[in-house]
Amino acid sequence: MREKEREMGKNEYLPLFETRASRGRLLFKLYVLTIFVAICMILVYRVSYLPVEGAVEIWSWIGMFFAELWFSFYWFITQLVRWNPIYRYTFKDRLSQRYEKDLPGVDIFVCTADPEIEPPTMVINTVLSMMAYDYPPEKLSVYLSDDGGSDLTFYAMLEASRFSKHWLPFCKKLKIQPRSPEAYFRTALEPLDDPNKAKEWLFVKKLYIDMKYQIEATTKLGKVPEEICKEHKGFHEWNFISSRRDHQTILEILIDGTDPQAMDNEGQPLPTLVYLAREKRPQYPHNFKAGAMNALIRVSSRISNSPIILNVDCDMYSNNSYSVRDALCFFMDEEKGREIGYIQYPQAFENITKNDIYCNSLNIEMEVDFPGLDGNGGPLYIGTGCFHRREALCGRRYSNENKVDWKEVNYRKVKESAGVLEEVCRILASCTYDANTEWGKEMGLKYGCPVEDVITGLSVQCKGWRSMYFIPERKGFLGLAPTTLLQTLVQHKRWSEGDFQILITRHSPFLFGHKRIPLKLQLSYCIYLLWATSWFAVLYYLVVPPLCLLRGISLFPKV
Ligand SMILES: O=c1ccn([C@@H]2O[C@H](COP(=O)(O)OP(=O)(O)O[C@H]3O[C@H](CO)[C@@H](O)[C@H](O)[C@H]3O)[C@@H](O)[C@H]2O)c(=O)[nH]1
Ligand SMILES: [Mn+2]
Repeated sequence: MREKEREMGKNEYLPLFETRASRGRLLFKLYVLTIFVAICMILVYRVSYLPVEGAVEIWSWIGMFFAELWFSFYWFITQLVRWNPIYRYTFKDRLSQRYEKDLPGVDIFVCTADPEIEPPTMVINTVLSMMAYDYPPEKLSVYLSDDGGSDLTFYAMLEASRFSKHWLPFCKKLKIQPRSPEAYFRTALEPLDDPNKAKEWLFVKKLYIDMKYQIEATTKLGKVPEEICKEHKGFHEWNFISSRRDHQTILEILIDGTDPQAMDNEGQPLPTLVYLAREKRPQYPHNFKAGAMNALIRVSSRISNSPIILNVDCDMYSNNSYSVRDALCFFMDEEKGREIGYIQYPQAFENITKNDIYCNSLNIEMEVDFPGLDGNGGPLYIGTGCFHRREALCGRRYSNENKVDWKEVNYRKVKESAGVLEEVCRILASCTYDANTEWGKEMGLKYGCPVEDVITGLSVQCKGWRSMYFIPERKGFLGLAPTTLLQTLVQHKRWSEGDFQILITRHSPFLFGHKRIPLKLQLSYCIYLLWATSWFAVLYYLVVPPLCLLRGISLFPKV
């Protein structure tokens, strides 16, 4: 109401995004109420019909009671999360009208770790889809962190940097979606209406297929041929490398966006493109993805230092070229934007099998739980498809005093040439740089937790920042989910372990978050943090009732 009045009265504040509560909640709440009554009745039944004789009978009955008590508690947490979901909508046209000239720089971090599990062709498809965002290219910088330290990945990146000169103008001219060449050409049909267009289409497609073939052949070979190595000085670095766990920093600015000669084949500027394999030594902990991300934060702070950072896994390409603009509608909103620390997008997958037997699609989490978490105070940070405010990720506390002047933050302080920058940045990515500093503790992503993302997001929220969840109409990012039982188990073991670790350490939402985030958000976190602890109740319920059935002991009411 107040907002409406202001809008009409002064006609100056039109928000860049709006929030709507989900409709039809009354029905849902009534439904929850009926389940609540049923649960109470089960518990009453357990207490009032406790068997009087037979130790096995009594103890199995008591076990059932505790398992059901646990399930009831978990059910309560789940309903709390789902009680008031909210949805966000953006106004990109208003963003362009007001800020087109002052749009801030955006740094995009892509992480990869193993050229065998994460093939170079997949990695560069993700990178290309990020470079092709519908956004002023001179304001985009894409960084690839290669923890695999692989010359195959480096070679693929070099090829991608060349191909991007054709790919980017092609995407923009034909306004295509998605902008991962592999995903696009897999389904797209040649445009038949205009022969010129068709010619270009076929040309770019052939370029892509040739590049893909070359990269795949090299990957199969396992090493980059001599004659290709001569093409770029970067390959020399691999002359000194014996193992992927023991090597110096390799940093190459493949495209320097500030260089006036870095142009696509239509004379438009290109985004900056950086390859980084941080230094690794066996005697120093590398801290997995968190270590990689922190090295990227430091290196990018010297090269582009954009106030907004997007982080994706290398198996998650951009499926929607407007995601950056959508995210900025939140950060740049004059009224509510200042307090936003990060914007999380849903994780969606393109390789879900028909029956999804291992339940990897995460649909319930992404479509039901996360809008609810947003309503309760802010979604978790889940490692990919997330836009961060650099200062929040670097550990700064929220303060409403200093307003951001987007013109000011756009000013690039660095004027060094690419060569000088590469030298300086090598030190920032060295394996000793973090030691005895706040990196991994108060700054950047936190070390020592298998789910570095969740614990980092919680810490950002505890420092006063708000997080928001945004489901765009067209999916923002598409990735690969585990496909085998083994992969699924490994992933779930890591998630459960990491989440449980957060619960019982001093970083738990109840200790760390006490008085810093709302109580309902602290409780909402438990929907995931308590995942592992359900094992007892679940196992009990699976094993004991069938055994009792065999012995003729009845645990349920007779009908
Ligand atoms: O030492 C490492 C290990 C992993 N990664 C990268 O981290 C990402 C995620 O690793 P992955 O093994 O694929 O884990 P998932 O279980 O698929 O990842 C989910 O869960 C992780 C932990 O919560 C999050 O970090 C991820 O973003 C999220 O997609 C990938 O891009 C890896 O290349 C590194 O950069 N360095
Ligand atoms: Mn993954």
